[in-house]
This record gives sequence, C-alpha cells and structure tokens, in this order.
Amino acid sequence: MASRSSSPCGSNDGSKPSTPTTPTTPRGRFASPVPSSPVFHDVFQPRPASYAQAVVNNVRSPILSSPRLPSDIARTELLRADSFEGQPTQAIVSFASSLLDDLENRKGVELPQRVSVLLKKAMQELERRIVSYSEHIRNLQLSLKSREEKYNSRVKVLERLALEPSEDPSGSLSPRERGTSNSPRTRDEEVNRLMKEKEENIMTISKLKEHLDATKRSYEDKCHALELQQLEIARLNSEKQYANNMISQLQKDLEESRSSCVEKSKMLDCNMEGMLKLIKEKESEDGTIWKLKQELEEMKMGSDKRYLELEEKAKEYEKRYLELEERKRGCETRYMEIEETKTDYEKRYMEVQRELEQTKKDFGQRYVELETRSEEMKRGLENRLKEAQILVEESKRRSSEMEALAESKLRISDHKEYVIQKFVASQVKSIQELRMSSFSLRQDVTDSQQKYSRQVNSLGQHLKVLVKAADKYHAVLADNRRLHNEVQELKGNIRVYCRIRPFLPGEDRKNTSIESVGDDGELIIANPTKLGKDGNKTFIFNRVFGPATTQEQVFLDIQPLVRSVLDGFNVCIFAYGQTGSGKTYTMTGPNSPTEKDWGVNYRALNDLFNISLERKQVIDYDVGVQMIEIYNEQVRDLLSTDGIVNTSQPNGLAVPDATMQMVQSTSDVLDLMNLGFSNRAMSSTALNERSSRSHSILTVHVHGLDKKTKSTLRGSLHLVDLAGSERVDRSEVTGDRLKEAQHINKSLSALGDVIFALAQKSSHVPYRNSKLTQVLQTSLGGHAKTLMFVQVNPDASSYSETLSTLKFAERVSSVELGAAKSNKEGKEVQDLMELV
Ligand SMILES: Nc1ncnc2c1ncn2[C@@H]1O[C@H](COP(=O)(O)OP(=O)(O)OP(=O)(O)O)[C@@H](O)[C@H]1O
Repeated sequence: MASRSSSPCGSNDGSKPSTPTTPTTPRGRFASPVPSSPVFHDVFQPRPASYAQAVVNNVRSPILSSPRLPSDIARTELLRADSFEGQPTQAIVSFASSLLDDLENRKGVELPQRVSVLLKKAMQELERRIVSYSEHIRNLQLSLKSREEKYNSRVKVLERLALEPSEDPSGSLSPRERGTSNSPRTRDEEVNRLMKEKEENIMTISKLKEHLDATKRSYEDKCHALELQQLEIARLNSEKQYANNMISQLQKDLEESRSSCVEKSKMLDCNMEGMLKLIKEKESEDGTIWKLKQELEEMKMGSDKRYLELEEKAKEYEKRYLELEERKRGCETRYMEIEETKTDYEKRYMEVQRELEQTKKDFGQRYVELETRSEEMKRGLENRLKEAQILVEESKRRSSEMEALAESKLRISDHKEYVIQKFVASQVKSIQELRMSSFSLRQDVTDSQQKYSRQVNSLGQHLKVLVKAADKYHAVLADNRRLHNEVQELKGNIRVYCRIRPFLPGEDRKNTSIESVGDDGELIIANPTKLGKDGNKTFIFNRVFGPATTQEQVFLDIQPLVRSVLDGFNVCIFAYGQTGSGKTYTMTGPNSPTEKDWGVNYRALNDLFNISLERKQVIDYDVGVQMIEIYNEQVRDLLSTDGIVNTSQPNGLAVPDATMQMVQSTSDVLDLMNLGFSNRAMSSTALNERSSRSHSILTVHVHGLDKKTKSTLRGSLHLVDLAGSERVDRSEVTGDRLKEAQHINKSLSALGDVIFALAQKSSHVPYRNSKLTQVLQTSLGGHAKTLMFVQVNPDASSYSETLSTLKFAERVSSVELGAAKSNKEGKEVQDLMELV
C-alpha cells in the first residue's frame, strides 16, 4: 500500500505539500505551455485554508495506515452534509476512514443508518472522482508527450541555427549581408558581429537546454506523481472494496442488533412492568413496616408496664406459691384419687369418642349424599327456572302479540259483525221477498210440469214411432248401398267418393256453395249467383263425405277395396279436384302428419302389411313399392337415389324402368314415401301455396304364394294424387308455371276423353293422348277396381270449378269397366305356363 508521505496531494509530516513545480521561465516565447489544470487542482490539490487540511493532517487511520482522522468540527460538518460534492477528496477519504476506524474500534455496536448512508455516499463520490482523475491523467500524459516532441523539435532548430555561421567560415554570407559591406574592416566587424551573435545563440541554446532539462525534470516529476497517484487510486479502490465489505457487514450487524434491540426493548418493557409492580409493593410494604414499627413501640411500652405489674404479681405469687405448695400436697392425694377416676373417665371417653366417630362418619356420608342430591336438585331447579323464565318471556311476548292480534281481530270482527248484520237484514228481507215469489213460482212450475209431462208422454209415443221408422230407413239405406255396390261391382263401375274439405282458417264460412250433404251419396250445391232452388244442383255419388269426416272414417269405407289387393285384384284409387281442394290431404295427409292424420296411402300400406302378417301362416306375401310422377308430360322416378330417371316408355301402370323397392314394414314404406315426396316437383301458385304441380302415383305390388296349394296371386294398388284441375286463367300464373298448368290441364282433359270414350263404350279409347292416361290405362280400362275421390272446395268463390269437377265425377261414375278379375293362378296353370 502506498505511503501517504509520497503522495503529491499532501504530506504527512505537516510540511507544505510537494506540488509539482512549473519552472519559473520568463514569460514570452518559452513560457510554460502547461497551465495548471483547474480540475486537477480541484480534485487532487488539498485546499489550503479549509477544514480539509485539518482533516488531512490528523491521526493515521489504522486501516489505511496513512489517512488521518478529521477534526471534530470538520467531521461534524461532513456528518451534517447531504452530499460530498465540492469537498476535497482527501477530506472525504479521511472522513470515511475515520468512520471505519470508529466502527472497527466499537465492534458490535449498532451502525447508525445515517453513517452507513454517508459512507455509501462518500464511496460513490470517491468512485466518481477516481474515474475523472484517471481520465485527466490520460489527457495529461498525452499533452506532455506532445509538448516534449515540440520542445525537441525547437531545440533541434535552435542548434542548427547556432551552428550555421561556423559551417560557413569562408564568409559565405547572404547576398543581403554581403552586399552591404565589401571592405576588409567591415568584414571583420561583420565577423565579430556574427561571432557575438553565435555566442549569444550558444547562450540561448544552453539556456534552452537548461529550460528543457528543467521541463524534463518537471515532466519526470509529474510522471512520478502520476504513478504515485495511480498507486493511490489502486489503494483507494482496495479501501473502497474494504469499506463496501465493511458496510455490508455492518448492515448485517445492524439488522442483527436491530432485532436484538427489539427483543431487548420487549424484555425491558417486561422488566419495567415488574419494576413498577415491585415499586408499588415496596411502597405498600413501607406502609406496613411503618405501621408495624408503631405497633412495636406501643407493644414495648405496654410490655414495660406489664413487666412492673408482673414483678409485683410475682411477689404475690411467691406468697401464694408457698400456700399452694401446701395445698398441692393435699391436692396430690386428691389427684391420685382423681387420676383413677380420670382413667375411668378416659375409658368412657374413648368409647364415646368411638361412637361419636362412627356417628360422624355416618353423618358425613349422609351429608355428602345430601349435598350431591341438593346440588343436582339445585341444578335441575335452576335449569327449570331458566326454562320457566324463557317460557314466561315467550308467553309474555306471545300474549302481547296475541293481545295485539286479538284487538285487531276484534276490531275487524266488530266491523264484520256490523256488515254481516246489515247483510243479514237485507238478506232476510230479500229471502222473504223470494219466499213470496218462489211460492208463486212453485205454483206455476207444478202447473207447467203437469202440462209438460203430458206433452212429453205424447212426444215419447211419437219418438218411438220415429225411431222405429229411422231404424228401418237406415237398414233400407244400408241394403240399398250394399245392393248398389254389388250392382256397381258387377258392372265394374268406377266408384266415386266425393269429399268436401272444411273451410280453412281465414276463409269466409258464410259463403259456401254446398247446400246439403245427404247420407245416401246425395250432394246439393248452390249457385251463389242464382238464389233459390233454381240455383241448386244435385249430384249422386257412391259416397259423400262432409267437411267433418275424419281420415279414419274415409279409410274405413275404402278398406275392403284396399284389402282386395291381397286377393290378387288390381285396385286404383285416385284423387281429382281443383287445386287446394284436399287431394293430397286425402291421399297422404297434411304436412308431416301424425298417425291420426295419415291419409289413404299410409293407412292402405299399413293395413296391407297387417293383413299380410295375419295371413303369414297361409300365404307368403312380397310387397314392392314404386313411386313416379308425371311432370310436364315427363315420367320421373321418385325413388331413384342417384337422380331422377326418365321412364320414357311407360308400359301401362307397371313402369318397368322405375325403381322397385321391396319393403318389409310400414316404416320402410314411410321412409320411401318421404324420399318420394321430397323429390316431387312442388311450386306455389296463387291458389295454394303447397300446390303440387305434377301427378304422383304410388304403386304397391303384392305377390302372394299360397303355402298349401302353391298357387300364386299378383295384386297392385295404385294410389294417384292428380295435379290440380283449376282453370289456367284463375291461377294467375305465367312463364314456367303457365306451362306446368297447361300440361296438367291437357293431361286431365285427356283423362276426361278416355273416360268419355269408356262411358260411351266406344271402340277407340284415346289412352295415348297423354302420359297420365297411358299410365292409368290398365286401371281405367282393365279388370281393375277403380275408385275416384272427387275433392270439393266448399268456398262459394270456387263454385264454377266445383260444378265442373262434380260434372266430371258424375261422368266418371257412369263408366263401366266390367267385373273385376283376380290375378290368381293355380298350380296347374303355373306348371302349364312354365311348360309353355
Ligand atoms: N279434410 C280436411 N281437413 C282439414 N284440412 C284439410 C282437409 N282437406 C284439405 N285440407 C287442407 O287444405 C289445404 C289444401 O289441401 P291440399 O294441399 O291437400 O289440396 P290439393 O288439392 O292437394 O292441392 P294441389 O292440387 O295444389 O296439390 C291444406 O292445407 C290441407 O291441409
């Protein structure tokens, strides 16, 4: 570690600081170009008259071996200072060293917060200064180097100048010098002058050399000082490191001593409390002692008095003692006697004592028992008392509530009583009045009862007659229908069932064209423009279903027809009517129907499956389904999953190109029908939003094998939902929709022509005029059982359509197809067929 005595910043022997001295050269050309830097002075030069000097010149620090402790004043000032800015470095170093010395001397003593903060600040300041100092030194070294070079070059120049005249002794002067004096005298003078000049130059050179030497020395001194200062910096850095370590150590100690202080202060608090207690006790003890002292005094005085009295008494006692001595002897004899008696008594005493002990023990036990019992009783009583108190409180509260309630109820009941009394009075009055009137009424009633019973009796007689007549009438009607059906069956007439749909929500129920619906298939419609009987038209069909007829009732009527399919008959059921008249509703049902709303399609298939299952033991049935539609004179396969296949050449009802799906259950059929309906061409018109613009045909093919006879049968059920038969001008359609309507009308009129030809029994029936008639050919002209639902819209505004529809239906009903034939083939026929 560098000794402070060699530091250029100050000396430790109290002498003046050995500041590097600048050579005292004359000002001018060779004045020192190194002015003393103010930074250098400020940072490293000790201030002459400040407290810093005092700080520096103080005692050595045991840590640094050279720094001295600052004087108390300087130290106090530094302690008070918030920052070390502007303070001399030496003072800060000494101050920090002194603090560290102090701390080392007072090991284990708590480091004040303020001191640690000051130490930190001092270290930071020192660090800052060291950095700036090293920077300064670097600059200084650079400037010294450049100056040295400068000086060297100047010296060389001067030396050359000094040598120049001697190099030319022949007198090779400059033309200016030579031209001015050409005589030998002037030449000598000139030589002398030059010699003088040379001497002067040599002197100047020697001076300059001296100056250079001095500058060199000062430079070396400065370098030396710089080295010393660098050493000092290194020493300060190590000191700083040490101080930092010390600070952290001290901070740790501080924390520890702080916690111990807290504990100690807690203990002190406890001790203080104890002390205060002791002081209080001592005070009270003092009072007691004083009291005892007083008592002692009093007792002493009393005892002195007693002593005198006792001395007198002692004398008296002595006298009496002698007397007593005599008496004693007498007594001793008595004593012996008494002693004997005493032993007797003692014995008795012992016995009594034992008895007493026993009694005491018994009493003790009894006492303990009684005690415990009384405790228990006490506790029980206390509890009961508490409960009773609570109950009393509760009952008090409830009674007060009840009182309040009773009071309010009393008030209400008073009011009610008053109201009731008033009401009762009025009621009594009205009852009296009523009694009066009821009496008269009773009279009237008994009169009229007698009258009515007479009338009812006579009516009953009439009714019985009527019921009998009605029964007969229904029987006759049923007979008629059966006979008519049989005739129709024999004739092979197309059966026509008329169904009138109910009014839909939003339709005007008052304006209807339906005049009456008869039980016997009679339907009367009324022309809204022609009032009275003249405007009425009567139609007779196989059956007329009114608007209230349910789907089930409709199906029950056609059920035998459907079932005949399983016996090998071809059955065709088709619905005809204007758009929105309920064709689809009858054939299929409403949109997403429940079982209750199922139309003919679902019910027929369901029934066929049920019957086929019933007959399973006898006949094995295979059921296949086809679904096609005729749209714009195109036959489309509705069950084709990979697109709709056009069946251009339909061969009668059996459309061989159309997909035939075999079904095992009703649910299979439902799935297929849903697929088919979703493929059906639909579009909306002004008349019906869900108007189907095509004719749809669902065909069920049944093939049965009689298990016993091995005979086979083939039946088919064709369920046809025709497109709407409305007039084109009413449907307000144009474009594609118009084209659709035209196709529909054309096919329907072709159907009408076929039916007309059949009714006329004409030789040519124009089946080929439309796809529809081609498809239905076998159903209309073959040996099939055909049924047509003629759908009627009850609205008066549809009167003309209804009329034309009914006229068409009437014509259809007159068509005789001939008796239907079953497609049953016996085993022999089959064998023959196979043979053929
Ligand atoms: N008997 C009925 N009971 C209740 N609602 C019916 C009945 N008949 C038809 N409807 C309702 O009347 C509306 C028209 O019926 P539907 O669609 O069956 O007529 P449509 O003759 O098939 O028409 P389109 O020729 O356009 O196919 C439907 O909302 C249907 O639910």
